[in-house]
Amino acid sequence: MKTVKNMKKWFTSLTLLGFVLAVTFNWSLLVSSKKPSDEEVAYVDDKARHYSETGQERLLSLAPSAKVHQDITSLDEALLKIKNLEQRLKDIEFRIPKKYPEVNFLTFKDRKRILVTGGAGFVGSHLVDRLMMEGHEVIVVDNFFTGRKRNVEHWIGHENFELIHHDIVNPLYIEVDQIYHLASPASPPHYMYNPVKTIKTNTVGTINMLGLAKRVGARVLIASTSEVYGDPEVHPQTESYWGHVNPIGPRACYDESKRVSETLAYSYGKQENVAVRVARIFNTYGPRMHSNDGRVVSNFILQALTGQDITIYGSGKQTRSFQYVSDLVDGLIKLQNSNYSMPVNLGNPDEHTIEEFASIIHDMVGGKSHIIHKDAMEDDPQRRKPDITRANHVLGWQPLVPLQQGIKKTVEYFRRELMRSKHSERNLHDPVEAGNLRKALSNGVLTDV
Ligand SMILES: O=C(O)[C@H]1O[C@H](OP(=O)(O)OP(=O)(O)OC[C@H]2O[C@@H](n3ccc(=O)[nH]c3=O)[C@H](O)[C@@H]2O)[C@H](O)[C@@H](O)[C@@H]1O
Repeated sequence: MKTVKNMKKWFTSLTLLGFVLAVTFNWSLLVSSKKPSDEEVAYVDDKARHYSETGQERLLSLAPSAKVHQDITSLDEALLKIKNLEQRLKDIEFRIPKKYPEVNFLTFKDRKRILVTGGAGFVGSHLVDRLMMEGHEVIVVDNFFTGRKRNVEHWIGHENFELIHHDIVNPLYIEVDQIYHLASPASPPHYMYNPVKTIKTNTVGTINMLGLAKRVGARVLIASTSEVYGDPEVHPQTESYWGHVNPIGPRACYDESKRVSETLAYSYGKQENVAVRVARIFNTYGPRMHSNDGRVVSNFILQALTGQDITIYGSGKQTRSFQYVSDLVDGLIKLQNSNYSMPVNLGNPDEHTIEEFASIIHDMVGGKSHIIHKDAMEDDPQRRKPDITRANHVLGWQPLVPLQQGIKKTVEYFRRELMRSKHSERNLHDPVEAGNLRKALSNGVLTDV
């Protein structure tokens, strides 16, 4: 009985609702077909223009639909409502948790706390990506002289990540298991811009990092450079070569301070039992190089992309061997986790003259740039090519990315950089590369990512 009564009630309610809907629908049809007066149209257009002029262009597009309003003050109300809704949307967006690339999960036993000095820089940020994806806790320390927050911003807020704005010329007291000491300007115009600071970073900064490693029992990898060989008289350069460096030349602030950095590492190793690794890094390129970097790869690509002259310093007969950044990162991680403590060259032995390199970039980018010659740089090394027998033997490492492939990715990066007009168009972590990395990790090998 009760059920029948309920059904009746429902039936009556539904009939009423249908009636109300029908009336509303017809009424709205009537209203929408009513042509607004010229005055109303003028008023609404005027309002919309006003809001547009005050920076709310979207409102101008509201004008045609707003013409149907009977009550002209309701436009103001609608605009207010839209504004409030927009604010609410912003609030909600703010509360949505940030999305991060999916990182590997490591148990407490395997997860390491890793400090990367210069981790917001070009090489550092790629290393940070790899270590984060592997599932480690990563602490980046950077003074942002050449590093940029945007290089690591896709990790900010992640539970495994910490960014510290700090200059390692001052001591740092934290707890870590491993240190990658990469902090230093590496491009000749950058390190020559402030030679004293460059020397302090590579000497006092290195002492601070080795002191930290000693205090907490961490292993430390020092990023040294092919520049310790100076303008080499041995070709290709093996790790046993002592180098040919001008101690008072314009490059000395970098070359000599990196040599001291190596000396410090082995002194701390011998005297204080600090576990040290030394990577001698050869010319490296790839996405996230600074547009003002001033080194040959970014200069040539940017010049070609913007139709400016491609500037060869000197004859162009000097040589360099370029490695893609993912190969370097692979080598750094392998070296850090190896049992080998003597210096190891990390570079791609594929050697080119700078003249050849200019043509490669010119052909790949196209455009109207001319290749021109400018004065040679003082003390510019004339030949450089790594002998990587040691890296191959002790780490099983060799570069995998061919020049054409790496340059193509770098050109694409700089092309995007040139088109960037807003802060929001950032060089976020590449999801395709993240996918490749995950695949490589699950196969137990690190390949080109
Ligand atoms: O890229 C790197 O990894 C290395 O770069 C520099 O060494 P350098 O080889 O002199 O770097 P570049 O400034 O890229 O110069 C390479 C060659 O290209 C020439 N160059 C550079 C820029 C340019 O616009 N035009 C040009 O012909 C230079 O004179 C030089 O012969 C740093 O000093 C190294 O520490 C660092 O490891």
